[in-house]
Formats: sequence, C-alpha cells, structure tokens
Amino acid sequence: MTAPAIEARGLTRTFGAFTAVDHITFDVWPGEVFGFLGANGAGKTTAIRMLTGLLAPSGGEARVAGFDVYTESEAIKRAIGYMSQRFSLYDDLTVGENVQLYGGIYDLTDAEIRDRAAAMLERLGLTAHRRARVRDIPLGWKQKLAFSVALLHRPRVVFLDEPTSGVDPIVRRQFWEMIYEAAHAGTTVFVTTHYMDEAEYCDRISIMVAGRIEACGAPADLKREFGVESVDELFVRLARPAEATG
Ligand SMILES: Nc1ncnc2c1ncn2[C@@H]1O[C@H](COP(=O)(O)OP(=O)(O)OP(=O)(O)O)[C@@H](O)[C@H]1O
Repeated sequence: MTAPAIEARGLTRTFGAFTAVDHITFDVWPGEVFGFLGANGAGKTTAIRMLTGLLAPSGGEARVAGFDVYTESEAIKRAIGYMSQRFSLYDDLTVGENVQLYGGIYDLTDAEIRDRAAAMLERLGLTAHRRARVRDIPLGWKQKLAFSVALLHRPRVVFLDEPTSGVDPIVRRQFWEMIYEAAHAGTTVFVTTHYMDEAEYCDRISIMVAGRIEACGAPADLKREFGVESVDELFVRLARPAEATG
C-alpha cells in the first residue's frame, strides 16, 4: 500500500497553558489536494509550522514525505515546498533574482535553475518582467510566482497557507489551475483557505475548530453526512455554532 504523504497522529502544540493544536489526526495521500480549513486562530498555521519542521510539537506524531517531524526536520524542509501567509518572496529583489535565490537554497545546479526559471517565467507570462522588482508587480502575479518558486525543486509535498488571500476571482481561478496541474504531476498539495468555493475544489478537506479537527472527508461526503448544501454551510455550523443558531 502507498504510504501517506502526510500523516499526523494526535499532533499537539501548546503555548503555555493554551492549546493551539489539540490532538489532530489525519492522513494526506500522494497527489491529493487537501484543504485545511478553520476560522482565524483555529490553529492552522501552527499545524503547518509543525508539519514543515519549523516548530517542535508538544506531543503526538507526524511524518511528512516519510520523514519524522521530531528527528528529520531538515530532510522535511528539503522534501517540501512552503508558501507562507507572508510572502516567501523578497520584495527588493527582482523576479529573476528571487528565482535564483530559491534555486540556490534548494541546491539546484546553475543549469537547473536557468532551465526551470526560463520555463516557469514563460508559463507565468513573466519573461518580459524578469528584471522587475517583486514589489512592483501585481499581487496576483506575486502569488503565482511564489507558488511556482515553492515548486522549483519539485517537492513531493507543497504547503500553501492562504495562497489566494486578497486576489480577484479570475486570479484565484488561475491559481487553482496551477494547483491542479501540480497535483496531477504527483505533488501533494496541503492548502489553507478562507474561501469556501475553493474548499469545494479540494479532494478532501478538514475543518478545524479551536485546535481540533471536527470534520474530515471529501466535500460531497461531508455535505451528505452533515445534511448541508455547501461547505460554507458546514463551516458555519461547525466553526461558528453560536452564529449558526443565533
Ligand atoms: N507563538 C505563539 N505564542 C502564543 N500563542 C500563539 C503562538 N502562535 C500562535 N498562537 C495562538 O495559537 C492560536 C492559533 O493560531 P494560528 O496562527 O495557528 O491560527 P490560524 O488558524 O492559522 O489563524 P489565521 O487564519 O488567523 O492565520 C491563536 O490563538 C494564536 O494566538
């Protein structure tokens, strides 16, 4: 049987007396697009930071791309791509310099960087803008570029923390086409979003409430299970029960 790309068992993180992530358990399979939903402060970023080897868990187990988050965090960092909520790109550097920088960080050869950068910028329609500073390009381009850069070293798993926040629906759509393309090529995509229409595009989603996973499954299965019409309705019911009833 294929091993999961991500497996979490009772993964927990406390900050003093506060439990930000409370015994979460789930598997994500290779090539899957897994949506990680939750209201602000539910614990999504904390969970991602543990899974990407950036933050030590307080308890539980997790493996990413086969590596243990406690003992093999360096191997995890090489095996994954990560597009954080705050941009991973350097605003003061040009488009081309950013690509070079990340290629270098991921130990790609000069030839690999050159070839992959050229293909990537062509695909993004950014070839003519390779000398533009990142701060001067539109937000939607930045986000697509940040995603492509996160995939430059062909990671097995990519973590996207609210990648489409603040961009218009057309760019969001284009961004999701890029997500599907990566998933079809075999990359596992772990994505957080606040947009419920995007949740419907995921193979499976989990909904986190106050550090716990309250629902996990394919959107259609969850809608049936909870007797709701949309993921939005499910989200409101689980994540904001007071609002849903009041
Ligand atoms: N380093 C820290 N020290 C103390 N509390 C923290 C720390 N990091 C996160 N928290 C708390 O943990 C909870 C979960 O935060 P987290 O950033 O993981 O939520 P989130 O679901 O990613 O929210 P958002 O969608 O707003 O990014 C919040 O209450 C936050 O204040």
